[in-house]
Amino acid sequence: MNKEQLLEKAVEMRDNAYVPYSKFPVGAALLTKSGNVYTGCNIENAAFPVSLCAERVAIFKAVAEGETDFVELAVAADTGRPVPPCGSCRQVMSEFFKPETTIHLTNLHNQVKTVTMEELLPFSFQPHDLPKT
Ligand SMILES: O=c1ccn([C@H]2C[C@H](O)[C@@H](CO)O2)c(=O)[nH]1
Ligand SMILES: [Zn+2]
Repeated sequence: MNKEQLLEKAVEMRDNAYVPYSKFPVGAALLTKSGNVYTGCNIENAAFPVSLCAERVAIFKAVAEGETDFVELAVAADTGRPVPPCGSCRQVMSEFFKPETTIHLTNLHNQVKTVTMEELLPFSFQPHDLPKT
């Protein structure tokens, strides 16, 4: 699966978004080292704060299936610039992605911005920052 295919999957996944409140569908597609792709869309809830972003749905689906070795992530939304992931998703990505892992951000105008994990969330809180028990 190449970058364009991964981006296309992210765009397609917007169709599955459950967004009755924001009406802002987001799609994500995550490629693992083993070659599998885990997709995600945002899923909202009447209790607004428990809604989940597309990026975290894709990552959590993969982790739940026992996959934690990720190659790249694509995210798509109908934004004026390539969609910037929220801070919570950046933190979750930083738990699993390497600093050099690439994240492709796009919109519906074929604009693509590719950033590394380190660029997306520099100086991130990491497991090794926790005190040793
Ligand atoms: O990168 C992003 C930004 C926002 N959202 C979702 C959260 C909420 O459902 C809606 C509006 O913020 O979009 C994502 O899924 N990913
Ligand atoms: Zn998010």
